[in-house]
Amino acid sequence: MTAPSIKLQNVSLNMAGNQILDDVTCTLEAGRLHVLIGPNGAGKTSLLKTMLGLFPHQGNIGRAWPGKPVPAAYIPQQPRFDTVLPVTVRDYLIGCLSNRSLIFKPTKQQLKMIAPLLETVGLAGKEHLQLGKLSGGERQRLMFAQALSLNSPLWFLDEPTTGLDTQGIEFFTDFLARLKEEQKTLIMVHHDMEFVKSWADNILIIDGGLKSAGTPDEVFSGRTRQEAPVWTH
Ligand SMILES: Nc1ncnc2c1ncn2[C@@H]1O[C@H](COP(=O)(O)OP(=O)(O)OP(=O)(O)O)[C@@H](O)[C@H]1O
Repeated sequence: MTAPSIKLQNVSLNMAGNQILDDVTCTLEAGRLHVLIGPNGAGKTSLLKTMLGLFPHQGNIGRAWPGKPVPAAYIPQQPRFDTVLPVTVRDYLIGCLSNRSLIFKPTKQQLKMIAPLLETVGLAGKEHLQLGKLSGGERQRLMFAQALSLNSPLWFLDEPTTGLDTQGIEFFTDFLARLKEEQKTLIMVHHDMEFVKSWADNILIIDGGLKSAGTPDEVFSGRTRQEAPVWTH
């Protein structure tokens, strides 16, 4: 097992005077697909961003890495780009791969990685398109390419199928099957309960905090654990 587990202890989030999350304590086991569900405005995206370190919070978030820590892959909810931004798909991916300013020349190895990445996510031939000209589904696919370029064992996916057409959803499910097979730690927000039922290993019900957790069987039969945030086999 090379993926990390994540432990949250008494995590709370308050923004602009609003208590978004209150006292979340749970352990997200390595190599599993954990899905956050709950009503609109419940705090699911906020919890994801808190785990990513993007929001200031109270409490502790620990990651147990079996190896050297690496950046997490992140598919944000409905990514947007400025329509006049003079950055192409190719520039963007080079920036992701090199982690340096675009004024530096990309290496041959980085350039070689662009075409296979775009091919994998179904964006072959789009490398010279400006980011602002990509459709919603294409932006989502580019996010997958960016996330893939990190080769991370830890993935955060916020409503990853938003904007994807039938073909895009097929691509996503194949992609997810591969990530699961490789035993990555996957943390996802999803609203489609049919999807959640068949794919999740662990479901966390969020509504201003962690309300309950359980396997799909437990959650959909109403046998959720009120205070059982730790995943059990
Ligand atoms: N940067 C912010 N500053 C202040 N409040 C915020 C901020 N980001 C989110 N919120 C508020 O936090 C609450 C939870 O938002 P969040 O996006 O986490 O909900 P969600 O469960 O992901 O909702 P949805 O299912 O609609 O995507 C909302 O009331 C939202 O307005």
